[in-house]
Amino acid sequence: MKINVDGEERKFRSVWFEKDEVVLIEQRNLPEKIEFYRAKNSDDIAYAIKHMVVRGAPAIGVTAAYGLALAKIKGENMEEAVEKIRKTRPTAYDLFKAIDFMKSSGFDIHAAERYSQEVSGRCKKIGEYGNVLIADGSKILTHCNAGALAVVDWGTALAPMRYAKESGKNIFVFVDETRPRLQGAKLTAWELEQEGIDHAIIADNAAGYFMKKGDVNLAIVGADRICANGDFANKIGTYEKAVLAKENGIPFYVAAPGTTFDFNLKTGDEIPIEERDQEEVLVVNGKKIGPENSKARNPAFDVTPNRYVSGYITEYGIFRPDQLGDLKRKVQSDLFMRTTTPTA
Ligand SMILES: CSC[C@H]1O[C@H](OP(=O)(O)O)[C@H](O)[C@@H]1O
Repeated sequence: MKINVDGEERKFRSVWFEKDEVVLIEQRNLPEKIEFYRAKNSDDIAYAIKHMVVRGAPAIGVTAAYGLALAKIKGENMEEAVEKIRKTRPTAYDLFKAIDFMKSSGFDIHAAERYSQEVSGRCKKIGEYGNVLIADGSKILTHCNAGALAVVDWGTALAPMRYAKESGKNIFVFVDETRPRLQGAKLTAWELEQEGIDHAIIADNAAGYFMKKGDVNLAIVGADRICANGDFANKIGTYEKAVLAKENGIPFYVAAPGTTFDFNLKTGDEIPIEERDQEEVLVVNGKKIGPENSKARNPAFDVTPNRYVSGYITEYGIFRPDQLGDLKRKVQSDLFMRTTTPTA
């Protein structure tokens, strides 16, 4: 995938370091406009993560890594910069993994570049491994955006689909619109269109209809935090899609790099779930829906128990829930992963 940056065509990246700025694709304006947010300090970085200029667990981690390197270059108080970024969003584990990787690397820009390259390369492996799950003619359901915009270039859930397309398979993707922020309709659909991958945006409430009809034969989603037992947090609405997939005998896979696994947590009950501003639910395209005095609740994620998961597609291979002990051993013997064990 390519993007045009200031008139120059470049290989797609959701975030990069340029001169003394961290450059982010302004994801809130997609698909209408491809614009760029140029962060000049840790305040700009914290704003971008909190307000979802950049979103998606691994992309948040890479942004935090570059943001801390930028803060160091700008001579900021690093304790303050770390705390500012740490408290932006509580659920995605990659954020805390990246912060601790940068702390252990002295906030050096080369460490941030390495972190970004590692995440990108690992997600390419996810594509390679996940491709075996996809047949010619597969009809795949996905939720939210776990694509290049949510990582750096390959994506997680979308990586196997990219690999399948590149290996000549004809696939079709059902894209849950993913209320309230519509990451599916706006971001996943945009990525699939750029790649010429056939797809249809569906209302979140229509996924069960298509699964029951037999129109879906595989589901692949991303994750924000996966626990030691395989329970995982992902965008709100994932849980009900997983239950419906099991009900209809559809294989349901979670794609994520090792940086998303939090082996400190035994079960999903321990995952902190971000609740966002009610306006995200109440206002659509700038217009308030519902009665003037109605309130809204807006949990950004839900937790899916491991019993609904067929397998986890990672850079180490595909693991069933009962094989996560093997995965844990691989992650913990991986030098890049052993840098530190984040504390959040
Ligand atoms: C590849 S991680 C993508 C993951 O992050 C999204 O959440 P948000 O858009 O709020 O950052 C969603 O849960 C995706 O599955």
